Amino acid sequence: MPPLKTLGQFIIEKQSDHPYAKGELSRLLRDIGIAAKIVNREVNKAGLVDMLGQAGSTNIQGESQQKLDIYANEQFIAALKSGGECCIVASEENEEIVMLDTDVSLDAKYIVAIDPLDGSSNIDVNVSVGTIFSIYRRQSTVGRATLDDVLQKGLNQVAAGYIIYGTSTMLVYTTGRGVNGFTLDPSIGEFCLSHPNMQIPKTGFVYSINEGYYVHFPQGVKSYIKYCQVEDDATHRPYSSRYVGSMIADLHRSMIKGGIFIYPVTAATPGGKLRLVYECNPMSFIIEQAGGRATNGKTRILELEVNSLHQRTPIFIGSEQMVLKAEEFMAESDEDQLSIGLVG
Ligand SMILES: O=P(O)(O)OC[C@H]1O[C@](O)(COP(=O)(O)O)[C@@H](O)[C@@H]1O
Ligand SMILES: [Mg+2]
Ligand SMILES: [Mg+2]
Repeated sequence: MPPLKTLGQFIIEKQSDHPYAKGELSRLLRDIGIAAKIVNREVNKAGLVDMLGQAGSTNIQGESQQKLDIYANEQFIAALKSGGECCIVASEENEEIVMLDTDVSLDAKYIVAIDPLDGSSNIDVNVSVGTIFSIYRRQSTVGRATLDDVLQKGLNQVAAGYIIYGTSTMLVYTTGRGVNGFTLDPSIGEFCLSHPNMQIPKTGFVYSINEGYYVHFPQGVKSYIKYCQVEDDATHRPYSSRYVGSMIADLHRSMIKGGIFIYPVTAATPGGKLRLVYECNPMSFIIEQAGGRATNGKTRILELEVNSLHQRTPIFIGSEQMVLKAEEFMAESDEDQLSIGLVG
């Protein structure tokens, strides 16, 4: 058994990959690791510390906020503020950007976009939830960073990652040089390297979509689901269907086993449900870095223009060959091209 390598050791070791690194990004990743451990502690005993249920408030998306949404949001913002390497936090739970205005933060050059608690509908039923983060370097050089520094294309991310609070707690991240996964060892309170150089299989036999909304799906998606369900031994179909309802968990499974996750436009979510800045861009960066593919049915998620903080997009993400297949079905119908704003 190779000696355990902690997240902190790994980050420092990898710092030399970035010739101009001064340690700021390393410290920022460290701060995120610290907040993840604090949130993990509360998630693991949520029922004992009054962390289940609704907080009684609603976020900009019109969703009722869970107590853990609020708690996780506060913990990540506090850790980023005290760490001093981040000047702005863009969070699912805050309508506007959060300026971290401590003396040190003002000069900080990094922006963090975050979904503090992903899979909120699963908190009370003890199903895996997570945290998603995305890191950008501010573009503006004078004065305070602004919203424009946040609304950058996903291609500009310098790092992205997620924490999954599941059967074990893992932190998975990329800085654009591959993807590595770390498992929290509660006995030493450290994330330790457990999944070096993660690669998503080029294809898989599991599709993941909320089929409860089938009647509201674009024709291309309906046709792809039918394709997945056809009997064909040569291509291992019918595929199996899995849907946890936490994007994190459905994508982590795809990372390990192969598969595709789709959240398309529906009648209820004409622009898609999932948010570009703090859900789709970071997960797409990670999946692409692991050898997968992520599009809105046609265009790479990372190339999409970002016009607003809580902008939504349809997403087709996972094993490359499966996403390409789904895109074929989307390309077959103009109606679908319209739905993803590509014609008309
Ligand atoms: O219940 P639905 O409509 O299938 O939506 C599930 C999706 O919504 C989400 O819960 C949205 O994320 P939040 O929980 O962070 O709001 C995703 O994790 C998940 O994939
Ligand atoms: Mg989410
Ligand atoms: Mg959330």
